[in-house]
Formats: sequence, C-alpha cells, structure tokens
Amino acid sequence: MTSTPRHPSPTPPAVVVAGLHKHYGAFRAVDGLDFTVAAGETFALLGPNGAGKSTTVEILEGFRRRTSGTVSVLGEDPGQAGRGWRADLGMVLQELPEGEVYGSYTVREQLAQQARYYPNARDVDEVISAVGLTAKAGTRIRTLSGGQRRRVDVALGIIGRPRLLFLDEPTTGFDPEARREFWDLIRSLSSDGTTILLTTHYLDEAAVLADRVGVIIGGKMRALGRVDEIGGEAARVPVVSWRGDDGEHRSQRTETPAALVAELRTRLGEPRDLEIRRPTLEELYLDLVREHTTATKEQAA
Ligand SMILES: Nc1ncnc2c1ncn2[C@@H]1O[C@H](COP(=O)(O)OP(=O)(O)OP(=O)(O)O)[C@@H](O)[C@H]1O
Repeated sequence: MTSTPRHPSPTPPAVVVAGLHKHYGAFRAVDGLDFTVAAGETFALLGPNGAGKSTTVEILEGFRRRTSGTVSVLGEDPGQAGRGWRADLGMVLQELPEGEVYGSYTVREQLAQQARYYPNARDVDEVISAVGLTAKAGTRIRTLSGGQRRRVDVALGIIGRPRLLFLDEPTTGFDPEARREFWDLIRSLSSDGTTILLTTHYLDEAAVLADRVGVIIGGKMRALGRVDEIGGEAARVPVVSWRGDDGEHRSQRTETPAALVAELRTRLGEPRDLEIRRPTLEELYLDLVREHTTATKEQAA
C-alpha cells in the first residue's frame, strides 16, 4: 500500500548560520551570528561600515574561511561544496576597483561568455533587457558609466538562473530611477522563487524588498525580524513632526502624541506640516546603531 504523507516535509531553509565567528587575530569581525534564510525569502543584512556584513556573505559564498560555527547554504557547507553547488548561486559582489573586472568585452559578449558556465542559463538578451541595458548591449563595458557597469554586475549575477542570489550593496551608484527599476527586477526574481540575500545601506531598499532584515553591529546580530518588527517596543512609539516658527522641520518621539500636538497648538497655533506616524526603519536602525555604538565605547573605556 502506498501512502502520501499528510504533511509534506517543508522546504529546507536556503541558508542556516549558527554560532558563526570570524576572527582576525584578537579582532572579532563576526562574533557569534545565528540566522536562517527560508527558501524563496528575501533577507536583508543591514549594519554600519565594518559591521561584518560582507565577511559573513563571503563566508556563505565560500570565499572566506570561518573561524568557527556552522554554515549551510543550499544544504551544503560552503567551505567544502563543489562546482554543482556554485552553479546554483548568483553573486553580485561589492564594487571592484574600476577597470579591474572587464577586459574589452561588450555587455552581450561578457554575458554570453558567462552563460556558458551554467547548465540552465537565462537568455542573454532577456537579461540585458531586464537590467535596462538593451541600448548598450554592443558597448564595451569599460566605457559604461559606474551605474551602468553595476547593472552589468547584476546581469552577470542572474544569468545562471540562481536558486540563491547574493547581492552585496547592489544599487550603489544607481540613479533613483535605476534603483526603482532594479527593485522591480528583484521583485520579479523573488516571485519566480529565487532566494535573495541582500546587504544594503539604503534602508528604504531593505524596507521595500526584504521579507525580513537582520541588523549587524560589531559582528553581532542586534535585531532580526520582519521590517515591521524591528525596534520592538520602540517601533510602536509614534513620531510627531511639524515645521517650527523658524521654518525648520522638527520631530519628536512620544508615547503621548495627542498631548504634544495640544501643546504645539497652544504654542504655535496651527502647526505647519503636522504629521503623526510610525518611526521609519531608518529611524529605528539609527537608534540601534547609536545604542550599540555607545555601549561598545563605554565597555572599551
Ligand atoms: N583580511 C582582513 N584582515 C583584518 N581585518 C579585516 C579583514 N577583512 C575585513 N576585516 C575587518 O572586519 C570588519 C568587518 O568588515 P566587513 O567588510 O565585513 O564589513 P561590512 O559590514 O561589510 O562593511 P561595509 O558596509 O563598509 O561594506 C572590518 O572592521 C574590517 O576592517
């Protein structure tokens, strides 16, 4: 008799990180990270410069050895995995110094060359169109602008139809319109089932794209959750903002917004540009960075 399992086993996570450390001598660049990225999820790693984001991502990509901890990426240890595993990954690394990457290839030539490494590559011209470079397909890459070259990096990252795509600060140098086009591209990859691990300094980008975010500061995970969960209780304290008599924009976080508005009304009459809203991810993130940077300085003193 055959039987169908009543509950089909859930898809295993794309990434599992437990107790991850990376030390350089006495310096702990990554200091005990734990997180998972579910299959099909878009996960953003946030954190100030030097927080340990790229080090973590490079360990997951198999480019850097860890000091300790366990890491599984698409079911394998990146330190041991082979070429088949790598073919399922797409990578857009942090920007490399100008002129170091591409010889004299055109956009189309470079992509066609890269596509040959993958068993199930995407169509070259479709990818060129998806990153908005159709008009530049025959142009030599080194003559493109910085933002256009970054689009080539993204195209190279997705040409192999990866199951898991790493994007390390992908939109640095993009103009606002290009960033929005890029977000559409990421959303469409995500809706096709691609798992995405993104690092970014643009909090609006994380808020728009990510199902969950992790905030790394000083090599440790200081917050982890859905965008609307970050900041815990603090995230529920509203922000009142208005324009003062001097024309300056002001804002204040308060548990009693109605009382503050009443006080402003007495003081200013009808306050200009009055708004009561939830704090943005950027405000909550900056709170976290301040809190942990101060704590680290106090410990060091
Ligand atoms: N090879 C190395 N030797 C010593 N220290 C290193 C080495 N590589 C990185 N570091 C240090 O590890 C820390 C984490 O660096 P990492 O590049 O992971 O930060 P990041 O969060 O990606 O920063 P950014 O936002 O600036 O890209 C930094 O203080 C960096 O100087």
